[in-house]
Amino acid sequence: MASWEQQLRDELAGRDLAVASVPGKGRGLFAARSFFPGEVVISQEPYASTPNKISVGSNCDNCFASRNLRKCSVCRVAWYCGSACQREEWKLHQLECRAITALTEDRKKMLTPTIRLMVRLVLRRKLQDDKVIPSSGTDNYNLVDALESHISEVDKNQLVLYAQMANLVQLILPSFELDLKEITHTFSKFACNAHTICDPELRPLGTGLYPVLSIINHSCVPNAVLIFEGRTAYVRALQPISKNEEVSISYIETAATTMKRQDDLKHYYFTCTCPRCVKDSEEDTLLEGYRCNDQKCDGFVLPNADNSEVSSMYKTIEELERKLYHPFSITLLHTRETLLKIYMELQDWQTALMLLEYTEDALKSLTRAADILRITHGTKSEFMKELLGKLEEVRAEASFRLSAGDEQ
Ligand SMILES: C[S@@+](CC[C@H](N)C(=O)[O-])C[C@H]1O[C@@H](n2cnc3c(N)ncnc32)[C@H](O)[C@@H]1O
Repeated sequence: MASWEQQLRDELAGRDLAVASVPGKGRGLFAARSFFPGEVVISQEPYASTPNKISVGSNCDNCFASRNLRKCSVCRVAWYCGSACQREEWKLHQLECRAITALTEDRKKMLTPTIRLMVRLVLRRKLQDDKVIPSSGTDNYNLVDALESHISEVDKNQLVLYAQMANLVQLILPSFELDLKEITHTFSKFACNAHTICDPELRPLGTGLYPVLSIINHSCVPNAVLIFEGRTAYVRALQPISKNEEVSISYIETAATTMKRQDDLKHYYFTCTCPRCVKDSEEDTLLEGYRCNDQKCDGFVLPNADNSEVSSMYKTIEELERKLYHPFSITLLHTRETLLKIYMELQDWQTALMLLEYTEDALKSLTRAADILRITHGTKSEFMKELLGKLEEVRAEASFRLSAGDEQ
């Protein structure tokens, strides 16, 4: 019998696609013929998926529809939009339902979407191993096993958390002898491979693991896009993709500066070297820059480049907003906060202090906030001790100002 890799290659060849290694990127998905813009390059059902909201019933577990939902009367966790969806999910849910029903109410609360995704993945693997449900070249556990995990780069605390989550999965599925190391590893795979399932307006509905689509690498100038219909994922060409060209999608919001995009990509453990990331920052200036104050100048100023220029612009905005808004307006508050940060970055303490001119008002608000927090947090926590200390400092500052004012 052909290996799972050969089966994958054969099935992908039938869809005019191929897998190949890309230097510095691991595997990648390639077009074996040209695709035109709008054409579906590949679609896939998830190996495992779960709606984001568990127990509340926001989406059908099977098709992710949000109407006519009824909860499973036994476990009261799964939701379906009708008997057809319930039937389709039954082989998997039957096992899940049994496991959930056996849980205490407290343990049920630990069933977060990520834990549930793992439980469903374990159950699906078992059903395929036992041949209760079919598997294929593009739908089998070996594909999950082959996913990138970056386990050696994962932060120690994160690893401890994954290990605790693996223990929890074992508690939920006591009749399974789970390899906890493998489950820990798979949680790490979720972090860089699972996709957020969105509705057409890009509102997140749930999470799914699509092991073939996960072979597609990222670019900030992608030639394809990932969209969902229900929980079925479709990769559509955004522009003509030629034969032998690598298919790419964006893992992140592309309408952002290079710095922001690189930051968003950090949890995938690579530095993007796409054409947008390597060329100069002209586009970044357009996305986040301010026009120069000098009307004759066509240049832009980046918020973190020359803060003195930016501070004078924010000051103008604040003056206008003070005329337009109520003194307690949240918009005015945000502008003042930004302005304060800029003055502090410039170490212009004098002007920063002038922004905080209403010390007595601040003192009143802080005292009220502390009264509330005393009730919600008690008085013994480090946070409260620090807050009450700060309050004392502000009181001293206010009385010093008052007495200085009296003397003048
Ligand atoms: C969803 S997987 C993509 C498939 C992956 N290359 C593989 O071999 O399974 C995401 C991982 O692929 C790699 N990757 C994706 N896009 C990349 C890029 N543009 N440059 C370098 N590595 C990339 C990173 O290791 C990332 O964590």
